[in-house]
Amino acid sequence: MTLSIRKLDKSFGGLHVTRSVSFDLGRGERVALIGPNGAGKTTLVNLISGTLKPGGGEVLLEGRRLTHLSQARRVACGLARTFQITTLPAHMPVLNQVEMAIHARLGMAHRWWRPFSACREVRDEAWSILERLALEPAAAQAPSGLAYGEQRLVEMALALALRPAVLMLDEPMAGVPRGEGRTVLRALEDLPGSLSILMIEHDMDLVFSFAQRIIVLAEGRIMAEGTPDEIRRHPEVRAAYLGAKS
Ligand SMILES: Nc1ncnc2c1ncn2[C@@H]1O[C@H](COP(=O)(O)OP(=O)(O)OP(=O)(O)O)[C@@H](O)[C@H]1O
Repeated sequence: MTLSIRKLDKSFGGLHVTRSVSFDLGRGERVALIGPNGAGKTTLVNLISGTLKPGGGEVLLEGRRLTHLSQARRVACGLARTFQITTLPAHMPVLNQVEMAIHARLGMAHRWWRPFSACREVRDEAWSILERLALEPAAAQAPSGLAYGEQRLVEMALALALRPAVLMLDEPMAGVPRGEGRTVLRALEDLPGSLSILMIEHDMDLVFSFAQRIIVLAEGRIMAEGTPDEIRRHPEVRAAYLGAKS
């Protein structure tokens, strides 16, 4: 397994938000994490990425224990994420932001050691990431001038620049207007096949078309786990969450 979550637990004061959550994510697997508001989805991703410290449990990547590592060290190990809310520097051109992320991955030494060839390599890599996400027309623009759907794609570009083994996407469709949804979906479908993806999303059309496996979280616990068909038919999930959407 690429990513293994073992009995993760988290409380905020008296509020028990994550209750002994365990699951695995295989190489190249697409998994969606769904559940009602307040179910603990973002908290779980924060525990996996290292934004929050768990009360108990373990996070392993390729068998390596990450639980004690900082968020930055986890990124260096291959665990990247995007956020629910756009957090991009508003005024720096998109191409430069992607280049900066690549430099960060390579480390500053790379920059000083071979400044010219390294910069060309970095620029080429940045362009290839923008091409993959059909963002070349936005390369010279700052995120503040882009449509919201494109801003979400820039966040994905920055995450891809870190060459992760696992990418966690926190609501990639949040705030994206209907007309731009297809662009984001196409970009998600075009992500490298070897990349393992854990996606939190409320848009059930996206979840059921994108995910190979769905994990349903309710009150901090895994209520159900299965293929999209299994989840669609699951009586408790239908009653508690999917309702008429199924
Ligand atoms: N830092 C915090 N301090 C105290 N309570 C928190 C904190 N972060 C989250 N919570 C609480 O934990 C619970 C789970 O929140 P979380 O954001 O993980 O849910 P979610 O499933 O991601 O919800 P949504 O779908 O609305 O984003 C909520 O009751 C929330 O108020």
